Amino acid sequence: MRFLASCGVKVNRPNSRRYTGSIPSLPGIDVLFQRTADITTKVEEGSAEMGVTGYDRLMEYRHDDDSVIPVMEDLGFGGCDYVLAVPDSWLDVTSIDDLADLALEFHERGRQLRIATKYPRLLRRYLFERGINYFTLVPASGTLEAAPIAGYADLIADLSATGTTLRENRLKILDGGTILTSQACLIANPSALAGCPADLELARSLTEMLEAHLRADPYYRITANVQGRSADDVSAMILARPEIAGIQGPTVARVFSVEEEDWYAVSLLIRKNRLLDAVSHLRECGGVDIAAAQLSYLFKGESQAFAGFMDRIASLNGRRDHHA
Ligand SMILES: Nc1ncnc2c1ncn2[C@@H]1O[C@H](COP(=O)(O)OP(=O)(O)OP(=O)(O)O)[C@@H](O)[C@H]1O
Ligand SMILES: O=P(O)(O)OC[C@H]1O[C@H](OP(=O)(O)OP(=O)(O)O)[C@H](O)[C@@H]1O
Repeated sequence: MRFLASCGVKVNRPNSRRYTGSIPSLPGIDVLFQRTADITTKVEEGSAEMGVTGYDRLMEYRHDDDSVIPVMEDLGFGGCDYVLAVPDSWLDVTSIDDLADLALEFHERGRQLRIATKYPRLLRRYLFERGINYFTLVPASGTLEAAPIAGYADLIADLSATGTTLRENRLKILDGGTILTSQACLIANPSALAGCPADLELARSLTEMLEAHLRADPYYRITANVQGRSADDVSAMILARPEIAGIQGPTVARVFSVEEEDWYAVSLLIRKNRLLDAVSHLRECGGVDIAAAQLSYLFKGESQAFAGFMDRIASLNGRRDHHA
């Protein structure tokens, strides 16, 4: 909700018990509040055309690669890794290769390694790809970190962000044991949207707002007044340090001052981590009134995310026509 509001698409929800809402700046969009675990399926079956959920949930729950696809994979929040973790006390097991050996050892002794997880599909595929074939998955939906202590599994595959929960439960991540890196993503059902131009237009607007906001985030717009003989002179001074001269070079415009001096307004977009470098450079160029402002949006010629989504729809239609 905070992320959408920061993108200028604030969601109105009458109260926390109401499971529907609206976006006043994009009339025509109905918002459905669902559990993160259910969102992929809701979008896949078409009860919602788009959704926001963790990439982990998308990859685990979708039934095929075409029915629900990510439009934007990195919304910049909800970052976590899906990892394999074993008890700290397993001193000889530190990597995924050690785990492969252990699985074999267990098997030879007539036992199976038990792994508790909420994402069996992702985990099974990951283990098979690494030649680990002997294991039993123990399905669990929460507080997995307690499984080895409680005794219902030998190790776990679960989400970790700061690593605190694993540490507190005396577990360690295996080297090479990151199964998936995830963050919140925007997903959509291509066939549901392809059939309705009005919905597709709303999907485009929503994607544009999110994408342009995320694209703007790493930058400040800096403005300053610089004295000089001509606009060319001023821009040459600024461009002497190309790495802090803006993403496309500075915009330089004459200031019509009452003092009849030759002042120019300079405006540039710079990466946030170069702010003080850019300020020093502008000062060296004689800049005054140096101001930096947070950008809300940065639009390109077209939304790359939406163009990618449309390409995907086109290739699905192509395949469908081919089969017909
Ligand atoms: N510690 C974390 N830090 C950041 N993001 C996380 C973290 N844990 C999980 N996530 C992301 O948030 C999503 C939802 O988290 P989680 O699986 O804990 O569900 P939940 O909050 O318990 O929701 P519910 O039980 O209501 O379905 C995950 O699928 C993952 O993408
Ligand atoms: O690495 P950390 O920062 O400690 O985060 C990891 C924990 O966060 C998630 O749980 P969440 O808080 O969402 O609770 P839940 O899964 O029990 O609902 C995840 O399932 C881990 O238990």
